[in-house]
Amino acid sequence: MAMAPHHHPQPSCCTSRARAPWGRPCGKHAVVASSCLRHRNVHRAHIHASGLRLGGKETRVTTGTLSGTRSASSVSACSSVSASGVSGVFVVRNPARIVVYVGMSRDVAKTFADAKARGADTENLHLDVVHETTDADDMRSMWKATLAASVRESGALPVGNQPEHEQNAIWEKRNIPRAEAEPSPHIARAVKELVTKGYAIVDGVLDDNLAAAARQDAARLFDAGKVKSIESQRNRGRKDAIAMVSSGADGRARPGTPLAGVAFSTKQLVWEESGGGNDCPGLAAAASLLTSIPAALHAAAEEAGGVTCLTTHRVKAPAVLQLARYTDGEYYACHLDNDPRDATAADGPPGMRSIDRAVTAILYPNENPWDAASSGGELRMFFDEGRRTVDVSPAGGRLVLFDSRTVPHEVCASTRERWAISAWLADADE
Ligand SMILES: O=C(O)CCC(=O)C(=O)O
Ligand SMILES: [Fe+2]
Repeated sequence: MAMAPHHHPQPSCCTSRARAPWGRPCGKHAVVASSCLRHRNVHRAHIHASGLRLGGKETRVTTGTLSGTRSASSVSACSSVSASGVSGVFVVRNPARIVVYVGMSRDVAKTFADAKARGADTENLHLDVVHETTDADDMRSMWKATLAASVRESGALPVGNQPEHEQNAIWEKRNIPRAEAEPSPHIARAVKELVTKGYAIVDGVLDDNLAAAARQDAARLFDAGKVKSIESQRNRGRKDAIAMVSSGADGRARPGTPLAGVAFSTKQLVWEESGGGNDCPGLAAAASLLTSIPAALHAAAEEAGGVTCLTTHRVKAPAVLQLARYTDGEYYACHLDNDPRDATAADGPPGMRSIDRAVTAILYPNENPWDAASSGGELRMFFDEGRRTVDVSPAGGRLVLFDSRTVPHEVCASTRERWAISAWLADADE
């Protein structure tokens, strides 16, 4: 097929390489794993603080590298005045001037307003913005330095940064899907591959029967006019038709987006618009496989002794999946699923925005095998700034995972009906 002119976006935070854990629990010292701008809670999942205690000692961040320090008399004052619109690293102190939390945010005031709205007791806390920047790498390294300095000074982690500290945590563990069952061996293998290679291709995740069932469900949605080409998307280089459907990840059947009006729980799919009764067991099975991936990611992190941008407990299953259909030479030009430079990337509610996407997971309910030589339709992923490509044919039952932030990809023109069920595992403040 004619290749669209490739634009290879630079990673904005994570790299496409799997990350080695930044630190391992040693039993004595706090360690911090790698993190990135949108993952400021990552450290809470893997700082190892066993045997350490925050004494009543005053903790001050006094490193010479901190710049632009400014204080606010209180969180609420800060929300309205000093830190309004500030992006960067901040320190929260209690009235005794003890550092209780070190964080980073694109909008410090909003972070605090949100924490407050969720009932966090922010009233008596003091907030210092210790480093103002919008640069993700800069923010990350400054956050690490600030946290490390605070640990050096106090001999312990700031209390709010301690993973087990429930009571005082401003950013309590939210959106942490708990594994209810062991992930399937296929999913466990896919996750391991993702963590080590930056992408994963695993076959047989849907067996032939389930793939056929999901395909039939998809075809039924299409026949009912639920799978549509979106004009604004066509103009952005994608020619396929899509339906958004609920994944059931929130435990309820509910409408997806207005694009479809279709919903299913992990057990059942009902058409909200038609009053129910149209079960889609194939799609529901695909959905429950896709929504089981975050728990497998978290488990993989624990096994590796550290947490990465992809395996943080903040990564969770989306409430909505995308069902896409390509035919008659339709394609999707090269893009990043999470491209912060995209003007619409921050649109939508938290968890549903493109900027929240951490891992792209795609299941293909097509026939198996898929003859790419005659039908096209490969998913083409670009690595090493486009110097290396990996082509994946959308064979029935196949699961593909990749880093939504760092792997540009395209769908080559497909001359045959080609289905894809996509889940963007999200990492968002909600
Ligand atoms: O269907 C595929 O293989 C990938 C689709 C895709 O890139 C997308 O929907 O963002
Ligand atoms: Fe994509």
